[in-house]
Amino acid sequence: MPATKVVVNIPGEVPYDVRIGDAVLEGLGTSLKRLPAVADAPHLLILTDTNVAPLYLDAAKASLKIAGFRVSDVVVPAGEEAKSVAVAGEVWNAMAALGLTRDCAVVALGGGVVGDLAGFVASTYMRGIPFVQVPTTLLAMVDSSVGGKTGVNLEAGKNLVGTFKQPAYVAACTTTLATLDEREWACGCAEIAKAAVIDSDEFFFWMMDHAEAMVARADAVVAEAIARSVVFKANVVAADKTESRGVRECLNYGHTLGHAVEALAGFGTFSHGAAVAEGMRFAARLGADVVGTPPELVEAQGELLDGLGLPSLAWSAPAEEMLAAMKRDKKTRGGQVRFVMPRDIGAWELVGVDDAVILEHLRAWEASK
Ligand SMILES: NC(=O)c1ccc[n+]([C@@H]2O[C@H](COP(=O)([O-])OP(=O)(O)OC[C@H]3O[C@@H](n4cnc5c(N)ncnc54)[C@H](O)[C@@H]3O)[C@@H](O)[C@H]2O)c1
Ligand SMILES: O=C(O)C(=O)C[C@@H](O)[C@H](O)[C@H](O)COP(=O)(O)O
Ligand SMILES: [Zn+2]
Repeated sequence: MPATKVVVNIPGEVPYDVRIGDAVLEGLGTSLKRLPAVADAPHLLILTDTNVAPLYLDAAKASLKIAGFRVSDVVVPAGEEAKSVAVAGEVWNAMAALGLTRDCAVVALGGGVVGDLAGFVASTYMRGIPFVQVPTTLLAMVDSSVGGKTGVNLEAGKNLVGTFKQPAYVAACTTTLATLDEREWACGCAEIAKAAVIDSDEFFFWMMDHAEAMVARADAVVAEAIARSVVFKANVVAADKTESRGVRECLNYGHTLGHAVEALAGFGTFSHGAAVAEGMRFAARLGADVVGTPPELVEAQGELLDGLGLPSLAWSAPAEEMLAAMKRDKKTRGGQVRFVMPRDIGAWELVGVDDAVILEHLRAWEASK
């Protein structure tokens, strides 16, 4: 299948390409040699994890070396726990030990964990060096590799320390998806479903019609779902790079409860996408009370998530603990938790909700488990 290119054009930033296709990894070195920010880098550092390294590190290195780059690698433990201040510290030290200077660059080879961590260390090492995203999970291809949110978790919550730093290039090689297991496949589908609900009837009903094909990983449907999600995200980020104009928060649909689930269940217990899907169900039910979310939407979204292999979680935590965890969310203002809620497919609001209303919904949520 021919590769698709989406250009991410954010005011004040150098535009960058997201290349999506099945031979993109082989062409990585050639692509970087055409990229002014990276072409002359004397040394590239590939950051990857212990699951991805045995699968794709050799191919990535080979492509970069053939193109003439000097390449080193750092392999971090696979899983959400690597998105930590401690691991970031180890990577900074490794970068210094390798003698990386400001003209060097970081290549993130992996899922959203590696991408967020690599972006964070690249944006802070020597006050910032370029980085490239080579996403290898569906989630990373459709969401985390684009838009420049980087960061690490604290015990208190997800992504509580981070930066905005756009990658210089995103190479989404769809062949790498062949080795993803079902949990991680469904995880990526959740962020696609999120994008579809927020974007439009057109995207949402396309997803409804293609949910089975997504689960079956039909090549053409997968490629289209990735491209649609990237185009959606690129447009949102172009309108509001730093989440300060009341636009980018839409990408946080499902994340208020989702992040609390991830933190309280223990990072990595549930995939990010499974937690976000749970959060989308919760936010839509809350929305029915607060912003008049139509019951048909709540139901259709539930059907889509079920169809994508994202059933409601058989897990809960006490309502008060969930509320306390949600209060640590970045969207909290003046002590009030805010939720992205769909007023309809393609129409959303970010609304502060009183604790009493949240607790009532959390108790119903807890009782449903
Ligand atoms: N920056 C953003 O805009 C943004 C957006 C969405 C999510 N995120 C973050 O991304 C993270 C989740 O990313 P994720 O779901 O990719 O998780 P992940 O990076 O932990 O990857 C999931 C698992 O799949 C493995 N893996 C990766 N690629 C593989 C492949 N091709 N074949 C087999 N195994 C592979 C990994 O080793 C890991 O065990 C969370 O920390 C979330 O907060 C960030
Ligand atoms: O890119 C964004 O903006 C997002 O919010 C995308 C989310 O899917 C992603 O999980 C992001 O990491 C959440 O960031 P946070 O700053 O709300 O923690
Ligand atoms: Zn997310």
